[in-house]
Amino acid sequence: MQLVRGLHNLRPQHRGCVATIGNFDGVHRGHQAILTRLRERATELGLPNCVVIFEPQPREFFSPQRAPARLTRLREKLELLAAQGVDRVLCLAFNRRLCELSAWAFVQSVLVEGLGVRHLEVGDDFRFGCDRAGDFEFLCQAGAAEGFTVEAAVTVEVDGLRVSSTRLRAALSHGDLPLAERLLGRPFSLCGRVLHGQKLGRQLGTPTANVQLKRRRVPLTGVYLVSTELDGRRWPGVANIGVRPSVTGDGRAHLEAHLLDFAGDLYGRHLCVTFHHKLRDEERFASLNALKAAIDADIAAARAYWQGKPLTHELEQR
Ligand SMILES: Cc1cc2nc3c(=O)[nH]c(=O)nc-3n(C[C@H](O)[C@H](O)[C@H](O)COP(=O)(O)O)c2cc1C
Ligand SMILES: Nc1ncnc2c1ncn2[C@@H]1O[C@H](COP(=O)(O)OP(=O)(O)O)[C@@H](O)[C@H]1O
Repeated sequence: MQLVRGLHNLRPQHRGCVATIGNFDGVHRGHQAILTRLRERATELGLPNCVVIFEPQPREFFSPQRAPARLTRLREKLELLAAQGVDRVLCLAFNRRLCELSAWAFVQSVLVEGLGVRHLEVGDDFRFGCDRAGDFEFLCQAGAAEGFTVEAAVTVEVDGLRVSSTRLRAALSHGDLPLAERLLGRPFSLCGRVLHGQKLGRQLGTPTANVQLKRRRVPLTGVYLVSTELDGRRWPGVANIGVRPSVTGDGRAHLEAHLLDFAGDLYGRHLCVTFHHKLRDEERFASLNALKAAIDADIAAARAYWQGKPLTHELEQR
């Protein structure tokens, strides 16, 4: 998959494609349905497919404090899009200049002159351009004038309700990991580099890999049964994500994962933590002993959970 950052990096050879535009945060089953249609239409027309995304996402630009927690950072999003068979991503910086473009100017500069779009696939509620004036009807008219076709992807539903990034965030914040998995078509994961922490984990008898979240706000908090892949093997574990109220810290969210029966150095490695089941909320413990007892109980619960499940089986085969 090719990544093109900014309109100015588009070259004449990038013109002529089948495209879609959106945030694609989470790359959930609704997004996946659009991407499937995109691939199908591109194959029919013998053209590459292209996804246009924005970074930051528009709501992060307009109200950084109030924008919802991201489900996928750019790197995660790009990996998921690549896995969905996307040929090219055009990542546009969402800034004052871009948000002041009229819907018409956006179509002209991005879709017509930049990408030479021949077919556009959009979500059913897609809106764009200054004041979100561009909608499906507008795109159809623009397409008729400029020589591209437009199709609205069908709505994907789970339990009779539309799949959306907002619904996914709600499922995660309520600890409903099974619903999140059904909305995503895979369990939810967060990825990052393993950093040095306060070296308290070892003291508690439970080393925990500190996964870098940067200043990222997180869509879920609490203690979870997790798994992670290392060198082609899945390791079950337990993880805490949140501000760690029992430990004096920086007030920011941390993701810390202890892998069952693993011993080794993870510092500097890129780790993806997959969340399977919520055990409990984070608690403020009065002493480190109380925290240690709670973590030991979480680990016992994790062992009981994985007993007889495929992951344990995989481990037994080592
Ligand atoms: C399974 C698990 C459960 C945890 N639960 C809590 C909790 O309820 N409250 C809390 O303040 N910290 C909790 N923690 C976070 C620990 O405080 C943290 O992992 C420990 O401070 C180690 O930090 P370090 O990696 O910086 O050394 C939990 C950690 C794990 C692995
Ligand atoms: N089973 C394990 N699960 C997680 N990390 C482990 C494990 N065994 C060893 N480690 C290593 O120990 C480190 C965590 O130890 P810890 O005392 O919590 O230090 P820190 O505060 O730097 O995270 C991890 O980053 C990893 O390199």
